[in-house]
Amino acid sequence: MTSQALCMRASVFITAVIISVSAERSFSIDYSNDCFLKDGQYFRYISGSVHYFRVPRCYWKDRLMKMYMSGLNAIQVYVPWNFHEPVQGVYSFEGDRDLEHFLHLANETGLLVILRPGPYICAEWEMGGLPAWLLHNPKIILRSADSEYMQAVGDWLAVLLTKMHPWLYQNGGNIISVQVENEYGSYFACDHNYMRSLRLLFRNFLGEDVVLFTTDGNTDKELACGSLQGLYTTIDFGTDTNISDAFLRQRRFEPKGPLVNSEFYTGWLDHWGDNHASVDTHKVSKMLRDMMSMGANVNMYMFEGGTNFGYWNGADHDTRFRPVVTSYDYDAPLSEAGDPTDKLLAIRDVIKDFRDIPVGPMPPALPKMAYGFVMLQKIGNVSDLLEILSPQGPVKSLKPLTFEEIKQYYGYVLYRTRLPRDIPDHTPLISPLNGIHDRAYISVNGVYQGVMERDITLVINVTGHEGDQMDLLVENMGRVNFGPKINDYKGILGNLILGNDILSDWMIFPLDIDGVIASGWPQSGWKADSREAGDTGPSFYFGTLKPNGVSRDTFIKLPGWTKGQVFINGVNVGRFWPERGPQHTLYVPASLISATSTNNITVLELERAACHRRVVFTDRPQLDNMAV
Ligand SMILES: CCCCNC(=S)N1C[C@H](O)[C@@H](O)[C@@H](O)[C@H]1CO
Repeated sequence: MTSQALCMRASVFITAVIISVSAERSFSIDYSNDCFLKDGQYFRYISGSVHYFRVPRCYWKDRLMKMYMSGLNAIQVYVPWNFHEPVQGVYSFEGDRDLEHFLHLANETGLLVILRPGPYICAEWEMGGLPAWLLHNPKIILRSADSEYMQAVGDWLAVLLTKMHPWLYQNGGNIISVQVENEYGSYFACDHNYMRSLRLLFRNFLGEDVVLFTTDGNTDKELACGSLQGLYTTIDFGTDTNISDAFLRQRRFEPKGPLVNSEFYTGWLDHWGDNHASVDTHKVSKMLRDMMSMGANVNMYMFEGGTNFGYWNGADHDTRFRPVVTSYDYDAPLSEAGDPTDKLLAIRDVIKDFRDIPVGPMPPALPKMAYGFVMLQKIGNVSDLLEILSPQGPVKSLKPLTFEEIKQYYGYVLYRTRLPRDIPDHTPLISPLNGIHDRAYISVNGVYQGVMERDITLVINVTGHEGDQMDLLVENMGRVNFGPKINDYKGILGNLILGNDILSDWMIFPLDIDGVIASGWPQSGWKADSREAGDTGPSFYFGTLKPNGVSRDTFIKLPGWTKGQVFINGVNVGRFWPERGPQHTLYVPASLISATSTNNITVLELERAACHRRVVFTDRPQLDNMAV
């Protein structure tokens, strides 16, 4: 055979290989047949939302396996910007933030990924995923073409999307589509230039052949403001919706292409003070069957909810500020602790009528341990521990400064001033601008006076003498994550008035509670507060859970306590508020419990401690109105 013939044959072979390889990896929209194509073949996804940032890394594989065994072929994942860029220009993708490891686990489990990088994600997450340092400029217009906002967005997406590019399905990864923004049509700005700028950024970093889409609620206005040419329009709705009407609405924006419900609500979120939200299993399974019978692509929001550890919960603000609870159980098919529920089994029974589901048993619920009671002892009042909690000392200011102004974004700040005159009678302390964001715990000379609360308690009566020290410990309960008030400044906004005086000459103490406790305090140098000081006002309590040779998932319950924060072996597991409910236990994953060493339990109680000073580790969760 001549060399030319050999070359021809080789080039034909190489071309065939290239075509076959490139033909093997493609994901696109087939507008002629109203469907997705994966590798040129018809593809319909049945997906579930899971948030890696709400599940400990050691449990990612467990949750993904259960989702795969439920019959899903894809998962939907948000990426919270503030979780990965806590300080502007400083990025974190390790440990519980290792997004690429999560994608790898999904890939090895056989799950495709629908990525939702925002930059805004909503999700009942602090400020909808936007970093609070954006608020340095009070004039910034979030989620708009505002130049300062877009500069920060561009810097962030350059880091994130560059990491995601190799993970696209056509590049050998498992990401089949990427959402731009999140329900933008629900936001007042309706700034199409913003969405055009995002489209350009996503195309620059991800290329021309990735499927980019938007998701909006089921109204014409939302879809009109949230959709954009070049981004496939999808819709979201729950069990209280007429499916045909909803998909007809989607068709008005996408006359051809696949039907997609990007958020089919399997449950719902809980605010402090609500009853635990739940959605009927039969309604969910029947509506899922109806949508699948129509050939629709469905993502179930949530399939695994998880937990708002630390200070990460968001808030809603309709008629008033409504912070979301620590549990993101969501009444989802997998419980907060990853336990398969009857809802999951019902969903699997539907899916198996439309696709082959994996053979084999559903991985069972992980074992739980009731470790029993732990006695706590008082360490001291927050006001008396400032040398430890605020080592760099206070910021001094004539007027109160916000958390953002002193560059502390989460948790608690202590505001201290002195009474300008004798006030023998109860005198009103007022926040005229409803400026307590969000709760203030007030003491005068160490005597607890009570609480002021955003939108609820704007006035409190205090007494004291001229020169007495007045402390307000102010709590950030989580920034608004939905609607026009996401630029949610925290701390004391504006001045406070006591009687006829504007209070001034403030000392403002940033508190590094998490850093101090994570460093081992109070165990090192720990001593009980032997004074007969009352059990009221912001105080720390400490106790130890003796190891019993077993490390298991558990739930801590604080009956008789009021409101505060729990730290287990230095890790902030979240907020408790049994006085308000509906959540009465906090999920403690086994990874936080030592089987062999003494476990340190630190409780920050903000109002009134339980007289018995006991907490209890139980083997089941308690969310009011939840069958346990
Ligand atoms: C009470 C208002 C809730 C607004 N959020 C809505 S509609 N949702 C849509 C939003 O896209 C998603 O991130 C979640 O926030 C979900 C509720 O779980």
